[in-house]
Amino acid sequence: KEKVEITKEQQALMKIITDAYNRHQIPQDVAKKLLQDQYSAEENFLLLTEMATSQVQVLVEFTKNIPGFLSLDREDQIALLKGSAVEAMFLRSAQVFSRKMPSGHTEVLEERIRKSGISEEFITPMFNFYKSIGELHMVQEEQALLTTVTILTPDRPYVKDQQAVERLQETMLDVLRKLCVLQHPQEPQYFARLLGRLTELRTLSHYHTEMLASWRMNDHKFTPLLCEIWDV
Ligand SMILES: O=C1N(Cc2ccc(-c3nnn[nH]3)cc2)c2ccc(Br)cc2C12CCN(S(=O)(=O)c1cccs1)CC2
Repeated sequence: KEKVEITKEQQALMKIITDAYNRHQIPQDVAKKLLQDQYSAEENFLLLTEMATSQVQVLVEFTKNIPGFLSLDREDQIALLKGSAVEAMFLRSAQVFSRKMPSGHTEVLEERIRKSGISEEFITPMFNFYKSIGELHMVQEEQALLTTVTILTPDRPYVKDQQAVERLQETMLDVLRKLCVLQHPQEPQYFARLLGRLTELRTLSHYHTEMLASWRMNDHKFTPLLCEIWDV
């Protein structure tokens, strides 16, 4: 049984990423608005749009703190952000959503999302995803590293220097793998389960693209930032 040990450098890397992940959160007043009184479907959708916009801003700030990211080719940085924005947003949303919310908050938020014009065929996989994330009981370092691994996916559209991204991603995967072994010694397949969630994220991202088309049809408005990053 090989002794798994996180090196000093890996410890430092994990701290930088986890601190950045915790520092960049969406303003709670935005998320709180969702919990307030009953809104119409349009108002709910507008609130989710406002929150998604804030999530993208938080994602950009977090990504700048990933060691090595700013040394990548600038166009590749943009390609990675655009390619991972939806997945990173759903991952963070699921992580926040599955955290112990004050009792009743999750139900209220679920209700708000159901009543925002999002079709049931998308709601189901979305809710299944955040429940499956909740069951993993990830520690914050695992959450931050899993988001980082998602952002550093080499095969996003228009990435030119895939090798450079692959090297960065492998660095993060190595730390995440060791952390999983140390945090969940009774579950040798825990790391594989985490990576399995990334596959589920890609499916959600495809659903999201389809939903965008139907929202466009029903003339839903998005913010300039979301139009830019979601190519709507
Ligand atoms: O809004 C969501 N929520 C509620 C939510 C999200 C984040 C925080 C939060 N608080 N603090 N930090 N984060 C709180 C509640 C949530 C929860 C789980 C999953 Br899986 C996913 C979601 C979405 C993500 C965005 N979409 S979206 O389809 O992209 C869309 C955009 C515009 C209109 S619809 C809707 C579902």
